[in-house]
Amino acid sequence: MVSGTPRLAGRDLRRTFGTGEAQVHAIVGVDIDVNGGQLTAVTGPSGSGKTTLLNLLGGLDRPTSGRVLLDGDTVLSELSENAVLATRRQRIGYVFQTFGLVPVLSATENVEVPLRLNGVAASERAERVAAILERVGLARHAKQRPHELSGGQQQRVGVARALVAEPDILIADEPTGQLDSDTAATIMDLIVELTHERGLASVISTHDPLLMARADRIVHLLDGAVKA
Ligand SMILES: Nc1ncnc2c1ncn2[C@@H]1O[C@H](COP(=O)(O)OP(=O)(O)OP(=O)(O)O)[C@@H](O)[C@H]1O
Repeated sequence: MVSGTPRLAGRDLRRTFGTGEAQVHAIVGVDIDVNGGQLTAVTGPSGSGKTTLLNLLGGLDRPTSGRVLLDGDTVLSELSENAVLATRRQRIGYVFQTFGLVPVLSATENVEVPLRLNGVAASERAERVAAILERVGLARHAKQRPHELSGGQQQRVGVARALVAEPDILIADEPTGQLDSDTAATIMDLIVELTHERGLASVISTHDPLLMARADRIVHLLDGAVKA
């Protein structure tokens, strides 16, 4: 990768849903750069296209036109399904608003899932899961299931799961949307710290002005376009 090239970028991204009168132009020509070691916050009113944009950048959806670039040269949005899946497993961690934890699994077992998918051996899995749970402050809660944890603790499990396979890109759609404001601030601080510590190219969406102020860059969306 040429230095100065954004690790993740969108170029003239457009995403249209539906056809005819039901057509919705959710994203209408967005350019965005996300650099390693930086947290970019995507903000905007409800329906402005934040989730749609994050799904495009994270390879969870494909643009109607335009491109998603990795390292300036790999066109994520034009790779085969299998290649997208492999790239997601190796390079991208996801954090969800509703945590997305498996209720019958302990914190440890939830965090272990991506390593199992990547075929990491049991002893190495145990080591890596313990280390990341320690880093997010949950070492003492490793055996607990989601319903035995607070919302903030559940989201810490979510962050640990997103990062255990050592991705270099983090996508977090409203990661604090279900949390009270103090807990939201601590989760946001954790995401900021990990972004800087691990050199992640991180993109989060948020409605909260206090949280967006902690980001390195802010992108305001309005009606699917970047507002100057
Ligand atoms: N699968 C879909 N089919 C049809 N329309 C969709 C689909 N996904 C999103 N949309 C529409 O695209 C627009 C942008 O939606 P999106 O969820 O990206 O906005 P958002 O900014 O994330 O909103 P919120 O803050 O409420 O989560 C909305 O008008 C939405 O109804």
